[in-house]
Amino acid sequence: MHLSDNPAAGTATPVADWIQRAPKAVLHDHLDGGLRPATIIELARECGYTALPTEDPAALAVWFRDAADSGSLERYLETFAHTCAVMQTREALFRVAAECAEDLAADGVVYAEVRYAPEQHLEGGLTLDEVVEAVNEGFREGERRTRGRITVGTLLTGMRHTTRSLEIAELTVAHRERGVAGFDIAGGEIGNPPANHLPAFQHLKRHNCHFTIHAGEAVGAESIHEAVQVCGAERIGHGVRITDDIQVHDDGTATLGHLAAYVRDNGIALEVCPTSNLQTGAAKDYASHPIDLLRRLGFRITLNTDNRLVSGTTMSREFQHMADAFGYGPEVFEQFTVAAVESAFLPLPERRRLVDEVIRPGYAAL
Ligand SMILES: O=c1[nH]cnc2c1ncn2[C@H]1C[C@H](O)[C@@H](CO)O1
Ligand SMILES: [Zn+2]
Repeated sequence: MHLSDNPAAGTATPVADWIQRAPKAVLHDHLDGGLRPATIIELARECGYTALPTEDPAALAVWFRDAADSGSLERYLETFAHTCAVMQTREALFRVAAECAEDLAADGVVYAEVRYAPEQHLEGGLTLDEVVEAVNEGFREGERRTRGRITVGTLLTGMRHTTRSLEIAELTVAHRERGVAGFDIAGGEIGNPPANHLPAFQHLKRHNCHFTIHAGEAVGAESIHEAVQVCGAERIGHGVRITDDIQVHDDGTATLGHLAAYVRDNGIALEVCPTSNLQTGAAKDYASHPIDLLRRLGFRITLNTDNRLVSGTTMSREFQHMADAFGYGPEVFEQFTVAAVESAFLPLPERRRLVDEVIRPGYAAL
């Protein structure tokens, strides 16, 4: 199903007031997948980028969502050429990061881990360190503008089709005390298994650094197995194809294979992004999305946006889609949000403080 054919999907979704007000935590949100359309157009003018499909902000928003709504992860990823093209200077990165924090905070997000691939922002002559510094300064500015309503950490992403992941892992370790919370690998999953990047993961392990891996999105359970058991991922980006290792019987009961049981029993968080999954073909529609099966089986589920612009979504819209599909009320979203904070790449006392002083009271007040 194409999202654009579905009036309940994407930007048209009306969001319930309590969902808008609920405190949220997002662990899987790409900086280069969430720019404001008007900002892309302004930055393109400033840097002389002429390949945008339109210069009308509303039409550009629709273009991204429709172009990414292809049933293929590879085609979904092609749209990022336009956003990365305008994110090549210190000023542009600063602005995009500051606006990202503002937009997430306006949606009720109190804690965010936002990821991007530093190697994709070097065309204007910045070094990897300068890219990281510009983004971090932008986020500090965004936190100031929102008067501390949101805390943002970053994850540095290595691209799975390139060979720079060890360098990006080293960059992560170098900036870990200054705004960088961890590492990730992303990009086309088919033909690019996570174990290709083993030196990066070993470097992170050696330095006791956190990392997550996109796995089980376009490739099945074997990709998740490699991410968890060979590479040592603490969380899984998407991970929805863990269902390949779960047998659901006619009476509704289920039998878990050894991998699914390991992921569930060890509380390895799944960073679930339903709308993105519909666009890339990882799930057919909201109603049959595996999130509900996985939740009922006791997996540690977190709900995320993936790419707010490219998927035409927000945290509130993802909540609303799940409320519409499965009848979820505040107690389920509180569970997802607590799971997200508890799986955050933050020191334990900070996670506890966020849960006890922000998330629990926020839900109690709804
Ligand atoms: O869901 C995704 N799967 C794999 N790669 C992704 C996804 N969303 C974004 N990316 C890629 C495109 C971006 O340019 C890159 C860094 O944020 O990560
Ligand atoms: Zn992603």
